[in-house]
Amino acid sequence: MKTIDSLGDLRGKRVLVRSDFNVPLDGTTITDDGRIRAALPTLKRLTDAGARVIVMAHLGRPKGTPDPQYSLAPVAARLGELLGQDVVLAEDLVGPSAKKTVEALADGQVALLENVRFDARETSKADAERAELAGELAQLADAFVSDGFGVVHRKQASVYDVAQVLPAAAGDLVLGEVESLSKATGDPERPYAVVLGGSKVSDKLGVIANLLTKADRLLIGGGMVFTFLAAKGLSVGNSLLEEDQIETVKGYITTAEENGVEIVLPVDIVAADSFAADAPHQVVGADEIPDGTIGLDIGPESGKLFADKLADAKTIAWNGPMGVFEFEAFAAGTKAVAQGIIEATAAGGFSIVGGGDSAAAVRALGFDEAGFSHISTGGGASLELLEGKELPGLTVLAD
Ligand SMILES: Nc1ncnc2c1ncn2[C@@H]1O[C@H](COP(=O)(O)OP(=O)(O)O)[C@@H](O)[C@H]1O
Ligand SMILES: O=C(OP(=O)(O)O)[C@H](O)COP(=O)(O)O
Repeated sequence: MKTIDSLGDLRGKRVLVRSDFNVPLDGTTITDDGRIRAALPTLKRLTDAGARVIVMAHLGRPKGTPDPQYSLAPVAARLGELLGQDVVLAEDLVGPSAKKTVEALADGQVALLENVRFDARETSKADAERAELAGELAQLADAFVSDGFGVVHRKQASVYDVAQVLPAAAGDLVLGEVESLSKATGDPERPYAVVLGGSKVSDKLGVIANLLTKADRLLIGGGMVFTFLAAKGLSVGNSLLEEDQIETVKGYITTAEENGVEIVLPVDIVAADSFAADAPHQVVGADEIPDGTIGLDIGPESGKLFADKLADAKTIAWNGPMGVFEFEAFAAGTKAVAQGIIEATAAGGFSIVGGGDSAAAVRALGFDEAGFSHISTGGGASLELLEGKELPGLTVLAD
């Protein structure tokens, strides 16, 4: 991949950087700033080189129109604190405020553009629409640095199309992530266990087809569980369910049997009366989730089972919390898996934790990050890399 060095002398140059600042928020408070910290080395390198740095990023999944709850204002404030300089937030992406903000930048200063997903062209499936936005972004800058590893699996204007119209390079975070993850992409040491959870169920179900040809064990937790249980004919109450994926999941279960891949499902579930921190809840068998309840964590027996299935693994990839760890009552499953992975790593295994929320969970639950071999800032991105896919945001940076 092209590196920042290939961009030549950057003093006085306007450098557009794509970062992944999709951080967890409680209102306007950032509850984990790991992704902002991970962006600092590249940003400091650029400011030290005298570049005028224009950062763009997304937050959440707004619907292609400005939505104050997804403003990057909290990120601009935190980034400024971490960089030790004011970071001005433009009020738009490519409009008058962005242009004015970029014009006002001095060498070594950093500005942030407002959420790229406030513009519907960013995520458009139509190439021409994304290219149009990329053209407008390109007018703001002289070069492009792609450093949002968590979004390199997205064929979006600020990730993919803009790299085709400006001199482009991979930032240090992207290069470091690809290097660390490459240890598990080629010929992973076996047993190879993949743990999947979280709430982006439809996105992440997609990676399973490929993983069934690579992994030895697939442990399913989090919101993923219920589509699997439904595929086995069980009822899941009001839990997260991708009804249109049930047939696909039945196919995965058959393929897993054919390929000798073990799919490990929870045997018990913490079922709650509502989605709330203080919701009344009970541990039930995975085959007896009461009508009207929501499964918000895997149960204690499942935590033990999962840790057991991880104990002898030599390669482990984990993406997605096992439950709603943000609420203490539903964090035990995630703790059990994190602990199991730490022990397998200490016993000589290679472990990768990927994803904004998974990495945040490791920190929030008090685990030592050094207990894992690599903590990736990307969940979907690291999984797609591990399944052997070509990621558009990386191929576009090829030398
Ligand atoms: N059973 C569940 N029901 C609903 N949400 C869940 C469940 N288990 C986990 N989650 C949620 O999944 C979210 C993280 O999902 P995701 O974005 O896919 O992970 P990551 O950011 O690590 O890739 C967390 O906020 C967590 O609360
Ligand atoms: O949080 C992210 O991905 P992750 O949850 O897979 O780690 C990235 O910022 C990508 O966000 P998206 O999945 O809305 O494109």
